[in-house]
Amino acid sequence: MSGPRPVVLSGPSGAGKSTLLKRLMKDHEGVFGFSVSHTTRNPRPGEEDGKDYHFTTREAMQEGIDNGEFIENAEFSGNMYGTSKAAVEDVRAKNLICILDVDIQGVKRIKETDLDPIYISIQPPSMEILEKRLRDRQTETEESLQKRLEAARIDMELSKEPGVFDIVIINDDLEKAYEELKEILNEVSADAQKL
Ligand SMILES: Nc1ncnc2c1ncn2[C@@H]1O[C@H](COP(=O)(O)OP(=O)(O)OP(=O)(O)O)[C@@H](O)[C@H]1O
Ligand SMILES: Nc1nc2c(ncn2[C@@H]2O[C@H](COP(=O)(O)O)[C@@H](O)[C@H]2O)c(=O)[nH]1
Repeated sequence: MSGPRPVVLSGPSGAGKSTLLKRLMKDHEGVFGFSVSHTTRNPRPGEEDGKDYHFTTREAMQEGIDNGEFIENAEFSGNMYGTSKAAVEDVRAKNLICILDVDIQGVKRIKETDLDPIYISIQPPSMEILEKRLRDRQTETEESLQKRLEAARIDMELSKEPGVFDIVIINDDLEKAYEELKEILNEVSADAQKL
């Protein structure tokens, strides 16, 4: 694929990916573009179809997967998630640096493609803090919260493996984590301008 290298943001649910991403997109309008994933989960209050996600059904999403429309897809906490080829192409057509927010399964699948992104993991300072953030967010049932915490334990182990991520950011103090992310992405966007 041509154009600037995309950026994959991953990390446990509740680590702070969306918080950091939304701020980044707002502060750097016209530089980064979000790859809008598909999901079968229900929208949360305030989430917009086509902006936060393409909210869809299992049947429609499976049909798209079977038709080869997805770069990657995964089952997470009882729902399907996936990155369509169109989601990435839409961002690239606007000449923006494409940012993808995917779980660890998505990271592994993207590594099998020719997308060649920079892989950044956003990690919480501890499981206890992660659980508190997820509970305080009030978006999960007890069942989905437990599934997310189980997935987080796996994610936190895998993210320590050498070579999985280019950069790991611990999101303890939000300001510090944001500065760290900005610094890394400034390098990416400076490289992109040289292209
Ligand atoms: N550094 C931080 N300190 C305290 N709270 C934080 C911090 N970063 C994020 N939060 C809060 O933690 C919660 C989870 O953050 P966020 O929704 O951004 O996580 P996420 O990684 O995008 O999760 P998911 O993968 O489930 O979408 C939010 O309520 C957010 O406001
Ligand atoms: N493999 C993929 N994972 C994705 C995608 N879009 C989001 N995600 C990940 O799902 C979980 C849960 O997200 P939530 O919005 O329900 O809290 C989180 O870890 C995301 O990173 C995708 O297209 N592919």
